[in-house]
Amino acid sequence: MTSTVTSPARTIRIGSRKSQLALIQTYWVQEQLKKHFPDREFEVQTMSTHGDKILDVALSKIGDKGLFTKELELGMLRDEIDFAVHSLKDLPTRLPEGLVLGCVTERENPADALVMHQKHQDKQIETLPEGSIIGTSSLRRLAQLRYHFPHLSFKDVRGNLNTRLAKLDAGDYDALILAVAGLKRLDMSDRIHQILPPEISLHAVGQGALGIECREDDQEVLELLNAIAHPPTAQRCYAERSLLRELEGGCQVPIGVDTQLEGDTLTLTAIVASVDGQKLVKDTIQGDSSQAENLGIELAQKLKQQGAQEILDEILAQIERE
Ligand SMILES: NCc1[nH]cc(CCC(=O)O)c1CC(=O)O
Repeated sequence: MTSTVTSPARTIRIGSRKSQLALIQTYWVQEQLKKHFPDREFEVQTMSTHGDKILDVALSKIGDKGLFTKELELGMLRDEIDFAVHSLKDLPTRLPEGLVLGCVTERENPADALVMHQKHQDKQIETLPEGSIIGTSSLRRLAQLRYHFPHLSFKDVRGNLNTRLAKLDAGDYDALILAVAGLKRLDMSDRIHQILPPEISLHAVGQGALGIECREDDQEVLELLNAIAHPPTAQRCYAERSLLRELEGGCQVPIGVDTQLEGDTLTLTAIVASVDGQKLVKDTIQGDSSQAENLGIELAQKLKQQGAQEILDEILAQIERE
């Protein structure tokens, strides 16, 4: 008699940053996979990333490309972990050779939120007094808010969410701008004072979605990830990421987006703004969602023709002078 020997299925090793938000997101992914594949083992391995270690430097000065992902990517290439869970907006648009965006999960509300100091509870961003200090470390938020509210002041803020909120409560800022998604996932929805509408702030590319990165040739992991993918979110995010890839040319630039998917029709709106809040170029494109990436590229080209190229060149020149 011949016996069939089946080797036990391998344990899937999930890589994560150590921050509270990263862990919540990673455990959520682990939970979803366990539900779909109750017979499989999924374990979490944490790593600190460069971006977690340098909390004293303004992100806009160093550029944030790959800052939160590099260590995890090395872990995958060295076969120490099988995939990594990222906030999609922290994942660079170009991935290292051998790695791919294996899946995009369903998006939380992608908007930005205003978190107000107690003393301004009766106000909105439109009614904050002149000189009020808004905490943000994002050039995108800074540029758009300066454009709409030139009477407000802006100050960099770093650290994890709890640190930032403590600085706000201590009176270092009148308000902070933070992602709705992060606050919700950390169970701090009660701190959301006002959700900024797209007319005031277009969100970051990929904001509110999780992106899972894995080895390109790992069919088994790709199949597992497929079970927790959310295709409508993915299509929106592919369009957003392709727009950003076409616009960025190697520097951190203030780009905001908004996408809507109705049936098969994808609508992508984007702005490119100058950091001083003086210039803002905005346009929209609509097409079939199967053409998501092409729509992103096309809109990027339209924006460049309308002045975005000058804004990008200026930012590059500025960075070279520093
Ligand atoms: N830039 C940091 C960052 N990366 C991901 C989130 C949470 C929101 C998300 O998942 O898009 C945040 C915080 C913020 O922007 O307020």
